[in-house]
Amino acid sequence: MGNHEGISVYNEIGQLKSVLLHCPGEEIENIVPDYLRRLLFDEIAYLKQACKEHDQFAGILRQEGTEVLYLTELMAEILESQEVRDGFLEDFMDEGPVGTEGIREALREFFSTMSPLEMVRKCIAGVRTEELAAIKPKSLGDMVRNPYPFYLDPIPNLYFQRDPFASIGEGVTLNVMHSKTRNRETLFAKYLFDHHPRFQNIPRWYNRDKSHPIEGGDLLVLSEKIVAVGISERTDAVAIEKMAKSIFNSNEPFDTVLAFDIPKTRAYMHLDTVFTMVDHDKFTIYPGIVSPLDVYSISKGTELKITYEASELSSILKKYLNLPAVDLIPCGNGDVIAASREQWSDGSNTLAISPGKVICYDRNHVTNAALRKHGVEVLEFESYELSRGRGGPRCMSMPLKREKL
Ligand SMILES: NC(=O)NCCC[C@H](N)C(=O)O
Repeated sequence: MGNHEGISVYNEIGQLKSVLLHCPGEEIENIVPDYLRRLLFDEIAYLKQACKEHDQFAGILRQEGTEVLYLTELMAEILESQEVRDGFLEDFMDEGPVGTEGIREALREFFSTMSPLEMVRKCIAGVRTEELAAIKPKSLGDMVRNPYPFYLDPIPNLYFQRDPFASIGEGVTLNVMHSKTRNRETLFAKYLFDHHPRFQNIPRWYNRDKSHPIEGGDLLVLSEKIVAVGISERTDAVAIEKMAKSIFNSNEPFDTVLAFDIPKTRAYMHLDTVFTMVDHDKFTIYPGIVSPLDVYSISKGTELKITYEASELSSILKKYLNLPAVDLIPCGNGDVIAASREQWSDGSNTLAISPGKVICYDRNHVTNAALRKHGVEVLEFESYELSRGRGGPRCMSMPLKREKL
C-alpha cells in the first residue's frame, strides 16, 4: 500500500500526514431562518467569508506538511464511472427522500449534463423547486401543490468532516447520524470507501445500515490501545458496544474503550466539543463537564468487560495511558464566563498537527493563551462565520493518516 493510501490513525497528536476536508459551498446559501434549527445551525453564515476562513485553515495544514484532500474531489473521481454515478444518484434520491417518479426523472435529467464535480457540489448544495423545468407528472405526488422550496435539501453540515465517519486504526466507523438532516453525509463516505482506489478493503467498525447513532465527534483515539467515546446527544451506548466488539474482534491493538457520559445538550453535542488531546499528557477540558463525570471502561475479552471507573478524570487518564501525570488545560483558563463563551465557539475543539502543536480559532483568545501558558504551540485562523455552524478545527477535519508515536 502506498504511503498515502488507506487509513492509519493510532493517536490524536501524531504528525498529521493526510486529512479530509470539505470547504463550505452553495449549501450554506440555502440555509433560511425557517429551517435553521432543523439544519443544526444557530445562525446563517456568510459563505464568502466562511470560504476565506476555511482556506486559511487548509493553508495552515499544508504549511505544516499535511496532505489536504477535499471530499468533493475524491467523490468526483469515483463518479467518473457512469455506473457509480447512476447508483449514487438513485441512492441519494432515495435518502433525500425524493418520493415521486416525475421529480426523480426531472432530477436525472437535471444532473445528466453536469461534470462529476458539478454534480457532487450540486447534490451537497441542494436543489430548489424553481431550478427544475416543468415536471412531467407521473403521480398524484407530482401534481399536488407543495410550498416546500427544495426537491433536495442542502447538506450544510458537511464541512464538519469529523462526524460522518471516523478513522480508527486502519479502519473506519461508517456512522449513523443522530439527525435525519446529517444522515445523507454518510452516503458520501460509503461511496468513498466502496469505490475510491485510495481506500480499498478498509475494515468497517460500524456501518450506516445499523440503527443506533454514533458520530465521529464523539470518538478520540487516545493511544494504540485506548479509544475514548462520548455517550452524548449524538452517540448512544448500544452503538458504542457494537463498535467496541468490531474493533476487539479484529487484529487491531486496541483493547479498551473509555465511554464518557457527557450532558446531552447542543452545546456539548460531541465529546470533542468539551475534551481534546493536545500533547502526550495534555488535554483541553471544558470544566462544566468534569464533575460529576461518569466514565465506563469497556475491555476486550471473550465477553466485553464493562466497569464503572469510580475515580476522577485525570486518574482515569493516568491509569489507561500509563502516564505519571496529566495536564487538563481548562477552556476559559478558569474564568467561568470565558469558558462558557469560548466553549460555545469551540475553544476546546483543537486539532493537533503534532505533539504539543494545535490549530484553534483565533476568537478563543483566553483558552488559546491558557494553552500557550501550558507549553502548547497554538496556530490560529479567523472564524467569524465558520463557527456559526457550532464546530471547530477538529470538527472540520477527519485525519486519514497520522504518524505513530
Ligand atoms: N465534532 C463536532 O463537534 N462537530 C460539530 C457539528 C456541528 C453541526 N452543526 C451539528 O450540529 O451536527
